[in-house]
This record gives sequence, C-alpha cells and structure tokens, in this order.
Amino acid sequence: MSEFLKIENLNVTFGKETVIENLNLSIPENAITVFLGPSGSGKTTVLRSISGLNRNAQGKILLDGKDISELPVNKRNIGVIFQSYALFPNMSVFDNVAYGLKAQRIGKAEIKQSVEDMLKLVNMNEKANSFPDDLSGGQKQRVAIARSMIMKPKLLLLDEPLSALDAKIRVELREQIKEYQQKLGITMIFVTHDQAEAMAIADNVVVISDGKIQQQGAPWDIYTKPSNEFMATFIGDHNILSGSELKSLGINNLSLEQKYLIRPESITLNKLAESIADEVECNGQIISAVNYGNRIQYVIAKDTLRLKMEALNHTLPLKIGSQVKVFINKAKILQLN
Ligand SMILES: Nc1ncnc2c1ncn2[C@@H]1O[C@H](COP(=O)(O)OP(=O)(O)OP(=O)(O)O)[C@@H](O)[C@H]1O
Repeated sequence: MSEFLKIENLNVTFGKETVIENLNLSIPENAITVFLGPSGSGKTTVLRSISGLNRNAQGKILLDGKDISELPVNKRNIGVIFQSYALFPNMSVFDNVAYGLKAQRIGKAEIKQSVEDMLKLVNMNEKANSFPDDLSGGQKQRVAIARSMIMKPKLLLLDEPLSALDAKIRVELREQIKEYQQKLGITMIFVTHDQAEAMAIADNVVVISDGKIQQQGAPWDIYTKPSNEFMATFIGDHNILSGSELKSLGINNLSLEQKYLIRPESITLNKLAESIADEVECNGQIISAVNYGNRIQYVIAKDTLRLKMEALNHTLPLKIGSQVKVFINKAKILQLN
C-alpha cells in the first residue's frame, strides 16, 4: 500500500487519560479511507490530530512525504468537513464556496468559473444565490463539501458528515461523495460509527477500538477475514462457536477449545439444490424469524446451540417451531485468534 499519509507513534492524552497510544498508520492516495469504530474509540481524536486541530497530539505526521507535524492547521493543505456543516449563514451559497479562493490572489473571473464548476459538480448551481438557512441538511452538506473541495486540498477529512441527515439522504450523499472522490481524485478520510456506511463508501477501512487499530484492509477482507473476535462481532452478523460445539453439529477435526466464526450466509436451510461437497447437515428448529423485507433472519435451535442465518425472501416464510434441515458450509468456517 502506498503511503500518502503516514502517522508515526501518535500519542494523545487528555489530562491523565491516554486516548491514543503509539498509533502507527499509513493511508493510500486517491482513495477513501474510513475510520470505523464504536463511540469514544478515538476516531475523531486521530482525525483532529491529522488536521492539526488537536494540540495534545504528539508524534509524526507525514503527508505526501512532507513532515507536517509542526505546521499550523491552515498550512497543512487539509480540508475538514464536520457533521454540523459550519457554513457562513450571512453569505450566499456562491460566496460560501468562493470564500477560500477570495483569500488567495486569484482573479474574479477565474473564481467565478471555479465556483460555478464546483456547484455544478455537487448539483447546487441553481441554488448559488440562496442562503444556508434556505437549504435542506443534505444541500448544506453538499455546499460544505464544495467549499472544501474547491481548495484542492491534498487530503479531505470528513468527520461523521452524514450523521445529521435522514436515512435516504445519507445513502444518496454517500454515493455522491464517492463519485466526487473518483472525479477529482482527492484522498479522503471519512469517520463513521455506522458499519454499513463504512462498507459502502470505503476503499480502505481502518477499524479503531479503544484507541488502537484493530484491523485495516479492503471492506471485503475486513468482513471475510476478521483478524480477531472483536472484528468478527463488530462487523456483520455472526455465529461464534467453540470447536466442541461444532463437533456436536457433526463438524470434526477442529480444535475443541478454539473459537470459530460462521457468517449467517454460510448456513442454508431445507435446500432443494444439490449439496456443496463441503457441507455438513443437521436438524434444527426455527425459534425466531425477523422479516427485513427482502430477507428473513432466522434463529435456529439445535439442542442448546443457537445459529443465526439469513434467507432471501423469495419463498414462503418458515413458521416459528418448524423443523428444518440445516446445512453449514465447512469451507467458510473461520478460526478466530
Ligand atoms: N478535548 C477532550 N478532552 C478530554 N477528553 C477528550 C477530548 N476529546 C476526546 N476526549 C476523549 O477521548 C476519547 C475518544 O474520543 P473521540 O471523540 O476521539 O472518539 P470517537 O471515536 O470519535 O467517538 P464518537 O464516534 O462518539 O465521535 C473519549 O473517551 C473522549 O471522552
């Protein structure tokens, strides 16, 4: 992985509390890296340390090969976008986006052209003369993003930028952010505690918990190859069973004390199609069924064990109490460290 942004030995303490201890991290260029983690895990603290907003940060930060650790916020060439938009309420959309360029020695005509191009990109050109109070939350955030992107920062940091928006707008805007990133080739770091959002937008995910990096990788790898039990339970639904529990289901040759992960999609029920060679079959009973519209999540009891699985909702839902045949794909069982 290229090292466009490199953090070396980052330490952050607030009073007596050490929030980040010896954190090392490299981030690739021209990609969206997502910092994902539970509330209070230190994501914002790392982001603020990169931007220079955190005065308690100690350590080295290299951006595109240059040590920026000692530079003030406005000299780092980094844009920051917050959940709260932070637009200037007394300025029009056009003036908000033009603000940073006006502070530089750039001709009026050139500024006008750049702002118009940027407003077109974020689909706000028809609102150029509106004021922030007249915009929806999603529109305000698009203006805030345009205002940052127009400065062509080397790095754009987005701290929970979609958290204040309703679910439908969140999904739309996250797709648009991905599109802007690809069109302009900006390197972004996007902070969220929403794993679905992280998986959808990220090229690279950094999972942070308790001030430490648990795992870094492409969303697919993070999901299919979680590095430990925390990762297996934090991202995606899961069944975690010991080797001896799996033995009671007919799965042998595993270490009895070890823990194993089975994702719900590695389990199927009552199959009509031919079996996969690597499957184990056992009987169970449905004890819970939750309908999510396109899919149903079942919990199946086999003696004292409970297995979660998901089925696409294209057959009649199985009733609670139904006896089912359960097929587990052995090849998809993952040993946890
Ligand atoms: N200025 C500060 N003074 C004291 N403690 C702080 C300060 N900023 C953050 N902390 C503490 O540092 C820890 C990490 O906070 P941080 O905001 O980085 O977490 P986060 O992962 O971004 O959480 P969230 O998703 O809730 O925003 C928390 O325990 C928090 O209380």
